[in-house]
Amino acid sequence: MKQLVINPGSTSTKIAVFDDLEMIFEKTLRHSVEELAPYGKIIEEFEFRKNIILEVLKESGIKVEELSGVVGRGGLLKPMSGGTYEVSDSMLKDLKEGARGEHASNLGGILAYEIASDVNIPSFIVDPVVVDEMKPIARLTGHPQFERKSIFHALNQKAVGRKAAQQLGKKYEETNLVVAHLGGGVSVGAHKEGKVIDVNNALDGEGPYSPERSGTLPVTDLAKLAFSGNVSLEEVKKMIKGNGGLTAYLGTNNAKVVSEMCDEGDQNARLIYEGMAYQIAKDIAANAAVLEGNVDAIVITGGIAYDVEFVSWIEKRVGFIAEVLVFPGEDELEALAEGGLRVLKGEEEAKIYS
Ligand SMILES: Nc1ncnc2c1ncn2[C@@H]1O[C@H](COP(=O)(O)OP(=O)(O)OP(=O)(O)O)[C@@H](O)[C@H]1O
Ligand SMILES: CCCC(=O)O
Repeated sequence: MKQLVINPGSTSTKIAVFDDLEMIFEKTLRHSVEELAPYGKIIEEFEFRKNIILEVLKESGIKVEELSGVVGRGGLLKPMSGGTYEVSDSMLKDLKEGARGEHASNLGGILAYEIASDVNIPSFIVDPVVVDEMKPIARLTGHPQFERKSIFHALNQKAVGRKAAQQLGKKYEETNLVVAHLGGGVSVGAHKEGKVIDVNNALDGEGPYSPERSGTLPVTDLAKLAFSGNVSLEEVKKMIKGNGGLTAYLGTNNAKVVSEMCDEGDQNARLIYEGMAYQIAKDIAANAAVLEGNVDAIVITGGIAYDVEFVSWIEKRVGFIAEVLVFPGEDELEALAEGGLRVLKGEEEAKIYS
C-alpha cells in the first residue's frame, strides 16, 4: 500500500512516499525567506506548498492516483490522545482558523486532505503536537487561572518510545520511559505504559531552554519586563519562542556551531551549552519522580542527540536513574507512515476528532 506523507516545518516541507513501510521516495522541499515573504500567516502558504508537492511528485513519476492514503503531521488542535486521526471537516476548520495558534504543522492535515480528496482516498494525521495524556495532577500550575498544557514532539517521542521498548524486549504499552527530544525546541516527557502522563509545554516557555526557546523564565521578572513599556507583546513572545535560549545567549540556533565554539575554547559558549544539558538533566530527573522511580530507560533523541559530548553531560547527571538509550535525529516520516498504515491495514481504527 502506497502512502504519501507530509511533514511541514517553518522553512521546509518534508515529503516521502512509502510502499508499506519501505520508503521509496523522499525529498525535503526548502522554502526560502523570499518565497515565503508574500504570505502573512502560515495558513496562507497552503496553495504554494501544495503546488510544489504535486510538481515534485509529477517530476519524479509518482502518480497520486496510485496512493492508498495521505498522512500529514497534525497541528495545534484541541488536546487529544495519541494515535491516528482521519482528517474531518471539524479538524480542517480548526486547522484553517488556527484558533489554538500558528504552527507549520497546521498545514499537514490540510495538505493531506486536499491532495487525498482530489483522488478520493483517505487522509490522516498522526500524534500531533497537542497529544494530551496528562494526569489531572500534572495540569496544576499553582494558580487556578492557569493550567499546564501538553504541547510537545509527540510524533517523534512516541516513535522512539516504541523503538526503545522494542530494544528492551518489551511492548511500549508495558514500558516506563523518560524521553527527551532535543531539537530546535526541547521536550521531556514521562511515558507510563504508552501514555505521556507529564511533559513540558515545549512551545510556550516551559521546561529547559533550547536552541531557540527560552524555556521557563523567572515569572515576576518577566511580568515586570512586559509592563515596562519598553517591549511589545510580540517582542516578549519572540524572546520566549524564536529568539530565546542559545539564540539569545550566543546569537545562533545551531547547536553544532555552539559545539564548535566550545571546541575552540570559548568558555562562555561552553557554560551556556552545558547549562542547557544541565536543565535537561534536571527535567529528566523530575520525570523520573513522576514515574515514581520505575524507569526502564531514559531515551535521548532529536538533532542534538548526535552530539556525543552533549549527551555525556546529560548522562553523567541522570545515569544513576536508568540506562540511557540514544536515538539521534528524528523518525517523523516513518512514524507518520506507520500510523497511516496501521489504519489502512485495519490493525487500528482511525480516531475521530471532535
Ligand atoms: N552533530 C551535531 N552536533 C550538535 N548539534 C547538532 C548536530 N546535528 C544536528 N544538531 C542540532 O540539532 C538541532 C536541530 O534538531 P532537529 O532537526 O531535531 O530540530 P528541528 O526539527 O529543527 O526542530 P524540532 O525538533 O524542535 O521540531 C540544531 O540546533 C542542530 O544544530
Ligand atoms: C513543540 C512542538 C514542536 C515544535 O518544536 O515546534
